[in-house]
Amino acid sequence: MGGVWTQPVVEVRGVDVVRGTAHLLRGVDWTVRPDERWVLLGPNGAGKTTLLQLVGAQLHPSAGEVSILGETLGAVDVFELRPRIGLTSAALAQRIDPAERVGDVVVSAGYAVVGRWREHYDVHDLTRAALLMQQWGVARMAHRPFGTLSEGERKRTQIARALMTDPELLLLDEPGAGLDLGGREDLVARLSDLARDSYAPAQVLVTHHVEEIPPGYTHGLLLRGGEVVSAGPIEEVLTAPLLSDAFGIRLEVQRERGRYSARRAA
Ligand SMILES: Nc1ncnc2c1ncn2[C@@H]1O[C@H](COP(=O)(O)OP(=O)(O)OP(=O)(O)O)[C@@H](O)[C@H]1O
Repeated sequence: MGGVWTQPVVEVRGVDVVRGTAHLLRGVDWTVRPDERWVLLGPNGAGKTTLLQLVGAQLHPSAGEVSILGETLGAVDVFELRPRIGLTSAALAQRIDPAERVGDVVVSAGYAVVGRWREHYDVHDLTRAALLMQQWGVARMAHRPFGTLSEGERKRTQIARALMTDPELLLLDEPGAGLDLGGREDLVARLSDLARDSYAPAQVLVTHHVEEIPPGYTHGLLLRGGEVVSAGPIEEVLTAPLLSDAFGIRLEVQRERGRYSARRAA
């Protein structure tokens, strides 16, 4: 797996993020390589979104160093870096105009920031957008306003948009949130295909639920109170003792055909 880029995609060294007296992240070390697919897990308030924002070049560390795609935060123009990173999150989704057509939501990513409007797109971009909408099951609704889509369709549209710029790093903040069972299973299957695609970018997915981890994800990072509980190959990290530690509750964990489930230990 992996493309021409063999250096780490992300390097986080000794990072703190501090707001007032609160440590959102403390002493975080983390390396992501191009062929890796990471799941970030942890309870509410653990710092998952903060860590994702750091590696999405949306936030600077208070201390320590963050390198993304070979560039160090603080020494690079983030506006040049951001198009190389695909990001989906509820916060970004809220910034999409509900009246904008799905096809435009996807293709406009190629023309930079959210909401930037353009009358004409290149044929190459339109072809790529059509292909991505096909892959993510939203081609049928290309002409519909984004606001009329179901939550699952919106999530898939956002992922197609995030992939539009052919990013080297894809960051997915809780893509399964708010989906019904069918929607979740459909998304997990599509994300699993993407995880196993050797031409796909490095991927980082934030979730609260081990059931949402797509088969093919290779690594896990557990956060609790802004600190890393464990990070490494997924089968070494998603164990009952480590998950229990991260969530502060005694858990049983099962893995069957690449899917995880967890519940309170008897
Ligand atoms: N500006 C701020 N000042 C103080 N505390 C903050 C600030 N921003 C975020 N926090 C706190 O930092 C902690 C980490 O937040 P973050 O959103 O990264 O957690 P999370 O793991 O993504 O949580 P969730 O699972 O609930 O989305 C939370 O306790 C949050 O309340």
